[in-house]
Amino acid sequence: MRYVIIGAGAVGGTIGGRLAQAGREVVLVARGAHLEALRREGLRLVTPGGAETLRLPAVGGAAELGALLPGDVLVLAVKSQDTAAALTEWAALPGAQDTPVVCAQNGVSNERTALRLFPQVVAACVWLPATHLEPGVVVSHTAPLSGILTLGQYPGGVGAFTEQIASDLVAAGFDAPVAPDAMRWKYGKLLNNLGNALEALLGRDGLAGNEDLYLAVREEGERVLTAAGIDWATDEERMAVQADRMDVRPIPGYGRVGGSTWQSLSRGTGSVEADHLNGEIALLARLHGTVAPLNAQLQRLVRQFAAEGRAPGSLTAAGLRELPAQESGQAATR
Ligand SMILES: NC(=O)C1=CN([C@@H]2O[C@H](COP(=O)(O)OP(=O)(O)OC[C@H]3O[C@@H](n4cnc5c(N)ncnc54)[C@H](OP(=O)(O)O)[C@@H]3O)[C@@H](O)[C@H]2O)C=CC1
Ligand SMILES: CC(C)(CO)C(=O)C(=O)O
Repeated sequence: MRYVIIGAGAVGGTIGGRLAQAGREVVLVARGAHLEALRREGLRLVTPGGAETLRLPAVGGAAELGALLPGDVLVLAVKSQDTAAALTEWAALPGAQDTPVVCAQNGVSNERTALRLFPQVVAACVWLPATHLEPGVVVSHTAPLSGILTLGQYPGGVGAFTEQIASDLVAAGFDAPVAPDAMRWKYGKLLNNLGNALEALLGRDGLAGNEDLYLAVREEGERVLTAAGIDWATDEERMAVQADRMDVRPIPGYGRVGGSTWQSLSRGTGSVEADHLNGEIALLARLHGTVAPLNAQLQRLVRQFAAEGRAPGSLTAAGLRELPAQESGQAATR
Protein backbone atom coordinates (compact mmCIF):
# COMPACT_ATOMS: atom_id res chain seq x y z
CA MET A 1 0.00 0.00 0.00
CA ARG A 2 1.12 3.58 -0.60
CA TYR A 3 0.30 5.96 2.23
CA VAL A 4 -0.45 9.56 1.24
CA ILE A 5 -0.23 11.61 4.43
CA ILE A 6 -2.36 14.73 4.12
CA GLY A 7 -0.93 17.10 6.74
CA ALA A 8 2.54 15.77 7.60
CA GLY A 9 2.76 17.66 10.92
CA ALA A 10 3.11 16.20 14.42
CA VAL A 11 0.81 13.19 13.95
CA GLY A 12 1.06 12.85 10.16
CA GLY A 13 4.85 13.24 10.20
CA THR A 14 5.18 10.58 12.89
CA ILE A 15 2.87 8.12 11.12
CA GLY A 16 4.45 8.77 7.70
CA GLY A 17 8.00 8.72 9.03
CA ARG A 18 7.50 5.51 10.98
CA LEU A 19 5.79 3.77 8.03
CA ALA A 20 8.66 4.81 5.76
CA GLN A 21 11.21 3.52 8.28
CA ALA A 22 9.33 0.19 8.16
CA GLY A 23 9.72 0.07 4.38
CA ARG A 24 6.24 1.24 3.36
CA GLU A 25 5.80 3.65 0.45
CA VAL A 26 4.88 7.10 1.74
CA VAL A 27 4.07 10.47 0.17
CA LEU A 28 3.93 13.51 2.46
CA VAL A 29 1.51 16.36 1.81
CA ALA A 30 2.34 19.69 3.43
CA ARG A 31 2.24 23.41 2.83
CA GLY A 32 4.20 26.61 3.42
CA ALA A 33 7.61 26.63 5.08
CA HIS A 34 7.16 23.02 6.26
CA LEU A 35 6.73 21.82 2.67
CA GLU A 36 9.80 23.79 1.58
CA ALA A 37 11.87 22.26 4.42
CA LEU A 38 10.64 18.73 3.60
CA ARG A 39 11.65 19.20 -0.02
CA ARG A 40 14.96 20.87 0.75
CA GLU A 41 16.20 18.82 3.70
CA GLY A 42 13.80 15.92 4.21
CA LEU A 43 11.71 15.06 7.28
CA ARG A 44 13.68 15.17 10.51
CA LEU A 45 11.93 12.61 12.72
CA VAL A 46 13.10 12.80 16.33
CA THR A 47 12.17 9.94 18.68
CA PRO A 48 13.36 8.68 22.07
CA GLY A 49 15.47 6.14 20.14
CA GLY A 50 17.29 8.80 18.06
CA ALA A 51 16.75 11.14 15.12
CA GLU A 52 16.69 10.33 11.43
CA THR A 53 16.33 12.47 8.34
CA LEU A 54 14.00 10.81 5.85
CA ARG A 55 14.05 11.85 2.19
CA LEU A 56 10.46 11.22 1.16
CA PRO A 57 8.39 12.52 -1.74
CA ALA A 58 6.61 15.68 -0.60
CA VAL A 59 3.81 17.44 -2.51
CA GLY A 60 1.82 20.60 -1.92
CA GLY A 61 -1.55 19.13 -2.88
CA ALA A 62 -3.63 16.69 -4.88
CA ALA A 63 -2.95 18.23 -8.30
CA GLU A 64 0.77 17.64 -7.89
CA LEU A 65 0.22 13.90 -7.34
CA GLY A 66 -2.14 13.74 -10.32
CA ALA A 67 -4.05 10.53 -9.53
CA LEU A 68 -4.66 7.97 -6.81
CA LEU A 69 -3.74 4.37 -7.64
CA PRO A 70 -5.14 1.01 -6.51
CA GLY A 71 -3.57 0.27 -3.12
CA ASP A 72 -3.30 3.95 -2.11
CA VAL A 73 -4.51 5.01 1.33
CA LEU A 74 -5.15 8.63 2.29
CA VAL A 75 -4.20 9.35 5.90
CA LEU A 76 -5.84 12.60 6.95
CA ALA A 77 -3.86 14.31 9.73
CA VAL A 78 -4.74 17.98 9.39
CA LYS A 79 -6.46 19.76 12.27
CA SER A 80 -10.26 19.32 12.06
CA GLN A 81 -10.88 22.91 10.95
CA ASP A 82 -8.83 22.15 7.80
CA THR A 83 -10.53 18.84 6.93
CA ALA A 84 -13.22 19.99 4.51
CA ALA A 85 -10.85 22.13 2.42
CA ALA A 86 -8.18 19.43 2.31
CA LEU A 87 -10.53 16.57 1.40
CA THR A 88 -12.45 18.48 -1.25
CA GLU A 89 -9.24 18.80 -3.24
CA TRP A 90 -8.35 15.09 -2.91
CA ALA A 91 -11.87 13.86 -3.70
CA ALA A 92 -11.56 15.39 -7.18
CA LEU A 93 -8.60 13.18 -8.18
CA PRO A 94 -9.00 10.19 -10.52
CA GLY A 95 -9.10 7.04 -8.35
CA ALA A 96 -10.33 8.88 -5.26
CA GLN A 97 -13.61 6.98 -5.00
CA ASP A 98 -11.73 3.67 -4.62
CA THR A 99 -9.30 5.04 -2.04
CA PRO A 100 -9.87 4.65 1.70
CA VAL A 101 -9.45 7.69 3.93
CA VAL A 102 -8.13 7.19 7.46
CA CYS A 103 -9.08 10.06 9.79
CA ALA A 104 -6.08 10.12 12.15
CA GLN A 105 -7.44 13.09 14.06
CA ASN A 106 -9.02 14.14 17.32
CA GLY A 107 -12.67 15.09 17.52
CA VAL A 108 -15.60 13.20 16.03
CA SER A 109 -16.58 15.43 13.11
CA ASN A 110 -13.97 14.49 10.50
CA GLU A 111 -15.33 11.07 9.59
CA ARG A 112 -18.73 12.51 8.67
CA THR A 113 -17.09 15.16 6.49
CA ALA A 114 -14.96 12.48 4.83
CA LEU A 115 -17.91 10.14 4.22
CA ARG A 116 -19.68 12.93 2.35
CA LEU A 117 -16.86 12.81 -0.21
CA PHE A 118 -15.38 9.28 -0.03
CA PRO A 119 -17.22 5.93 0.27
CA GLN A 120 -14.58 4.22 2.46
CA VAL A 121 -13.73 5.98 5.72
CA VAL A 122 -11.66 4.52 8.54
CA ALA A 123 -11.91 6.17 11.97
CA ALA A 124 -8.67 6.22 13.96
CA CYS A 125 -8.58 7.07 17.64
CA VAL A 126 -5.09 8.53 17.98
CA TRP A 127 -3.04 8.29 21.15
CA LEU A 128 0.27 9.60 19.87
CA PRO A 129 1.95 12.51 21.67
CA ALA A 130 3.96 14.37 19.05
CA THR A 131 5.25 17.90 18.49
CA HIS A 132 5.78 19.99 15.38
CA LEU A 133 7.11 23.47 16.09
CA GLU A 134 9.77 24.04 13.39
CA PRO A 135 9.53 23.47 9.65
CA GLY A 136 10.80 20.05 8.64
CA VAL A 137 10.98 18.69 12.20
CA VAL A 138 8.56 16.31 13.94
CA VAL A 139 9.11 14.89 17.42
CA SER A 140 7.47 11.65 18.56
CA HIS A 141 7.74 11.41 22.33
CA THR A 142 6.87 7.89 23.37
CA ALA A 143 8.46 4.46 23.54
CA PRO A 144 8.43 1.52 23.22
CA LEU A 145 5.36 2.26 21.07
CA SER A 146 5.21 5.48 19.04
CA GLY A 147 1.46 5.52 19.61
CA ILE A 148 -1.77 3.55 19.67
CA LEU A 149 -4.32 3.99 16.88
CA THR A 150 -7.62 2.18 17.37
CA LEU A 151 -9.08 1.63 13.89
CA GLY A 152 -12.54 0.79 12.60
CA GLN A 153 -14.73 1.51 9.61
CA TYR A 154 -16.98 4.58 9.92
CA PRO A 155 -19.77 4.61 11.01
CA GLY A 156 -19.20 1.10 12.36
CA GLY A 157 -17.78 -2.32 11.60
CA VAL A 158 -14.33 -3.29 10.42
CA GLY A 159 -14.29 -2.77 6.65
CA ALA A 160 -12.21 -4.08 3.80
CA PHE A 161 -8.95 -2.16 4.33
CA THR A 162 -8.71 -1.81 8.09
CA GLU A 163 -6.84 -5.03 8.91
CA GLN A 164 -4.12 -4.36 6.30
CA ILE A 165 -3.64 -0.77 7.48
CA ALA A 166 -3.48 -1.97 11.09
CA SER A 167 -0.84 -4.55 10.24
CA ASP A 168 1.32 -1.91 8.47
CA LEU A 169 1.01 0.37 11.51
CA VAL A 170 2.04 -2.45 13.85
CA ALA A 171 5.09 -3.13 11.66
CA ALA A 172 5.92 0.59 11.96
CA GLY A 173 6.05 0.65 15.76
CA PHE A 174 2.46 1.44 16.74
CA ASP A 175 -0.25 -0.68 18.23
CA ALA A 176 -3.37 -0.62 16.07
CA PRO A 177 -6.28 -2.49 17.63
CA VAL A 178 -9.17 -3.02 15.23
CA ALA A 179 -12.51 -2.13 16.82
CA PRO A 180 -15.94 -2.16 15.13
CA ASP A 181 -16.87 0.65 17.58
CA ALA A 182 -13.88 2.92 16.93
CA MET A 183 -16.09 6.03 17.32
CA ARG A 184 -16.84 5.01 20.90
CA TRP A 185 -13.08 5.25 21.50
CA LYS A 186 -13.00 8.61 19.76
CA TYR A 187 -15.75 9.98 22.03
CA GLY A 188 -13.65 8.83 25.00
CA LYS A 189 -10.65 10.67 23.56
CA LEU A 190 -12.79 13.75 22.93
CA LEU A 191 -13.39 14.02 26.68
CA ASN A 192 -9.62 14.13 27.22
CA ASN A 193 -9.19 16.72 24.48
CA LEU A 194 -11.64 19.10 26.19
CA GLY A 195 -8.55 20.07 28.21
CA ASN A 196 -6.55 21.09 25.11
CA ALA A 197 -8.00 24.62 25.13
CA LEU A 198 -7.29 25.05 28.85
CA GLU A 199 -3.70 23.95 28.40
CA ALA A 200 -3.27 26.34 25.47
CA LEU A 201 -4.81 29.30 27.34
CA LEU A 202 -3.11 28.78 30.70
CA GLY A 203 0.03 26.93 29.64
CA ARG A 204 1.20 23.76 31.36
CA ASP A 205 2.51 25.68 34.39
CA GLY A 206 -0.70 27.68 34.69
CA LEU A 207 -2.79 24.52 34.56
CA ALA A 208 -0.78 22.86 37.36
CA GLY A 209 -2.74 23.25 40.60
CA ASN A 210 -5.91 24.18 38.68
CA GLU A 211 -6.94 20.70 37.62
CA ASP A 212 -10.44 21.38 38.98
CA LEU A 213 -10.98 23.51 35.86
CA TYR A 214 -10.40 20.52 33.59
CA LEU A 215 -12.49 18.25 35.78
CA ALA A 216 -15.43 20.68 35.56
CA VAL A 217 -15.14 20.93 31.76
CA ARG A 218 -14.90 17.17 31.45
CA GLU A 219 -17.84 16.61 33.79
CA GLU A 220 -19.89 18.96 31.62
CA GLY A 221 -18.77 16.98 28.55
CA GLU A 222 -19.84 13.70 30.13
CA ARG A 223 -23.21 15.18 31.13
CA VAL A 224 -23.80 16.36 27.54
CA LEU A 225 -22.76 13.04 25.94
CA THR A 226 -25.13 11.26 28.33
CA ALA A 227 -27.96 13.66 27.39
CA ALA A 228 -27.21 12.93 23.73
CA GLY A 229 -27.31 9.16 24.33
CA ILE A 230 -23.66 8.75 23.27
CA ASP A 231 -21.48 6.08 24.86
CA TRP A 232 -17.71 6.45 25.23
CA ALA A 233 -14.70 4.28 26.08
CA THR A 234 -13.52 5.10 29.59
CA ASP A 235 -9.99 6.02 30.67
CA GLU A 236 -9.84 2.67 32.50
CA GLU A 237 -10.53 0.84 29.22
CA ARG A 238 -7.83 2.89 27.52
CA MET A 239 -5.28 2.24 30.24
CA ALA A 240 -5.98 -1.49 29.99
CA VAL A 241 -4.87 -1.28 26.32
CA GLN A 242 -2.07 1.22 26.82
CA ALA A 243 -0.54 -0.12 30.07
CA ASP A 244 3.12 0.95 30.16
CA ARG A 245 3.71 0.56 26.41
CA MET A 246 3.64 4.27 25.56
CA ASP A 247 5.84 6.22 27.97
CA VAL A 248 6.73 9.82 27.28
CA ARG A 249 10.55 9.61 27.40
CA PRO A 250 12.89 12.60 27.72
CA ILE A 251 14.56 13.66 24.46
CA PRO A 252 17.38 16.19 24.99
CA GLY A 253 16.44 19.50 23.34
CA TYR A 254 12.90 18.39 22.48
CA GLY A 255 10.64 18.50 25.53
CA ARG A 256 6.88 17.80 25.29
CA VAL A 257 5.96 21.44 25.82
CA GLY A 258 2.24 21.27 25.09
CA GLY A 259 -0.47 19.38 23.22
CA SER A 260 -1.77 20.00 19.74
CA THR A 261 -3.82 23.16 20.49
CA TRP A 262 -0.94 24.63 22.51
CA GLN A 263 1.27 24.01 19.46
CA SER A 264 -1.16 25.84 17.14
CA LEU A 265 -0.96 28.94 19.37
CA SER A 266 2.79 28.59 19.68
CA ARG A 267 3.25 28.40 15.91
CA GLY A 268 0.80 31.27 15.43
CA THR A 269 -1.20 29.36 12.81
CA GLY A 270 -4.20 31.69 13.28
CA SER A 271 -6.70 28.91 13.96
CA VAL A 272 -7.31 26.15 16.51
CA GLU A 273 -9.34 22.97 16.60
CA ALA A 274 -11.60 23.99 19.50
CA ASP A 275 -14.78 24.29 17.39
CA HIS A 276 -14.50 20.51 16.90
CA LEU A 277 -13.49 19.66 20.49
CA ASN A 278 -15.16 21.91 23.10
CA GLY A 279 -17.40 23.09 20.26
CA GLU A 280 -18.66 19.55 19.68
CA ILE A 281 -19.93 19.51 23.27
CA ALA A 282 -21.53 22.96 22.84
CA LEU A 283 -23.22 21.72 19.64
CA LEU A 284 -24.50 18.50 21.20
CA ALA A 285 -25.82 20.43 24.20
CA ARG A 286 -27.81 22.78 21.95
CA LEU A 287 -29.10 19.84 19.88
CA HIS A 288 -30.30 18.05 22.99
CA GLY A 289 -31.97 20.85 24.92
CA THR A 290 -29.24 21.61 27.39
CA VAL A 291 -26.28 24.00 27.70
CA ALA A 292 -22.50 23.62 27.98
CA PRO A 293 -21.29 27.03 29.17
CA LEU A 294 -17.80 25.95 30.23
CA ASN A 295 -17.00 24.31 26.92
CA ALA A 296 -18.60 27.14 24.95
CA GLN A 297 -16.51 29.65 26.83
CA LEU A 298 -13.23 27.80 26.25
CA GLN A 299 -14.10 27.38 22.57
CA ARG A 300 -14.71 31.12 22.19
CA LEU A 301 -11.63 32.17 24.18
CA VAL A 302 -9.08 29.96 22.48
CA ARG A 303 -10.48 30.78 19.05
CA GLN A 304 -10.04 34.46 19.90
CA PHE A 305 -6.48 33.86 21.17
CA ALA A 306 -5.59 32.15 17.88
CA ALA A 307 -7.11 34.92 15.77
CA GLU A 308 -5.23 37.59 17.77
CA GLY A 309 -1.94 35.65 17.60
CA ARG A 310 -1.65 35.43 21.39
CA ALA A 311 0.98 33.15 22.89
CA PRO A 312 0.00 29.98 24.76
CA GLY A 313 -0.19 30.50 28.52
CA SER A 314 -1.11 34.18 28.30
CA LEU A 315 -4.25 33.86 30.45
CA THR A 316 -4.11 33.21 34.19
CA ALA A 317 -6.36 30.70 35.94
CA ALA A 318 -7.59 33.53 38.20
CA GLY A 319 -8.45 35.59 35.10
CA LEU A 320 -10.36 32.68 33.60
CA ARG A 321 -12.30 32.05 36.82
CA GLU A 322 -13.44 35.68 36.88
CA LEU A 323 -14.99 35.62 33.40
CA PRO A 324 -18.79 35.65 33.28
CA ALA A 325 -20.69 32.61 31.93
CA GLN A 326 -21.50 32.68 28.22
CA GLU A 327 -24.77 30.78 28.14
CA SER A 328 -27.57 30.94 30.65
CA GLY A 329 -28.47 28.09 32.97
CA GLN A 330 -25.06 27.27 34.43
CA ALA A 331 -22.31 28.88 36.49
CA ALA A 332 -19.12 30.19 34.87
CA THR A 333 -15.81 28.30 34.98
CA ARG A 334 -15.26 28.32 38.72
N1 LIG B 1 0.02 16.62 18.27
C1 LIG B 1 -0.40 15.63 19.03
O1 LIG B 1 0.27 15.22 19.99
C2 LIG B 1 -1.69 14.95 18.75
C3 LIG B 1 -2.58 15.43 17.80
N2 LIG B 1 -3.73 14.74 17.54
C4 LIG B 1 -4.67 15.19 16.52
O2 LIG B 1 -4.10 14.93 15.24
C5 LIG B 1 -4.58 15.87 14.28
C6 LIG B 1 -3.39 16.58 13.66
O3 LIG B 1 -2.76 17.33 14.68
P1 LIG B 1 -1.24 17.74 14.65
O4 LIG B 1 -0.44 16.72 13.97
O5 LIG B 1 -0.89 18.13 16.03
O6 LIG B 1 -1.33 19.02 13.73
P2 LIG B 1 -0.15 19.80 12.98
O7 LIG B 1 -0.59 21.21 12.89
O8 LIG B 1 1.16 19.50 13.63
O9 LIG B 1 -0.12 19.12 11.55
C7 LIG B 1 -1.09 19.35 10.58
C8 LIG B 1 -0.36 19.84 9.35
O10 LIG B 1 -1.27 19.87 8.27
C9 LIG B 1 -1.02 21.05 7.50
N3 LIG B 1 -2.15 21.30 6.64
C10 LIG B 1 -3.36 21.83 6.94
N4 LIG B 1 -4.16 21.86 5.84
C11 LIG B 1 -3.43 21.31 4.84
C12 LIG B 1 -3.69 21.07 3.48
N5 LIG B 1 -4.87 21.38 2.91
N6 LIG B 1 -2.72 20.49 2.73
C13 LIG B 1 -1.52 20.20 3.28
N7 LIG B 1 -1.21 20.40 4.57
C14 LIG B 1 -2.16 20.96 5.34
C15 LIG B 1 -0.74 22.07 8.59
O11 LIG B 1 -0.15 23.24 8.05
P3 LIG B 1 -0.19 24.63 8.89
O12 LIG B 1 0.79 24.48 10.01
O13 LIG B 1 0.21 25.62 7.86
O14 LIG B 1 -1.60 24.79 9.39
C16 LIG B 1 0.19 21.27 9.49
O15 LIG B 1 1.50 21.27 9.00
C17 LIG B 1 -5.50 16.82 15.06
O16 LIG B 1 -6.81 16.37 14.96
C18 LIG B 1 -4.99 16.67 16.50
O17 LIG B 1 -5.96 17.01 17.46
C19 LIG B 1 -4.04 13.56 18.17
C20 LIG B 1 -3.20 13.07 19.11
C21 LIG B 1 -1.99 13.74 19.51
C1 LIG C 1 -4.27 14.02 24.62
C2 LIG C 1 -3.20 14.74 23.82
C3 LIG C 1 -2.79 15.97 24.57
C4 LIG C 1 -2.08 13.74 23.75
O1 LIG C 1 -1.14 14.00 22.85
C5 LIG C 1 -3.70 15.07 22.45
O2 LIG C 1 -4.46 14.34 21.91
C6 LIG C 1 -3.36 16.33 21.79
O3 LIG C 1 -2.23 16.83 21.92
O4 LIG C 1 -4.24 16.82 21.08
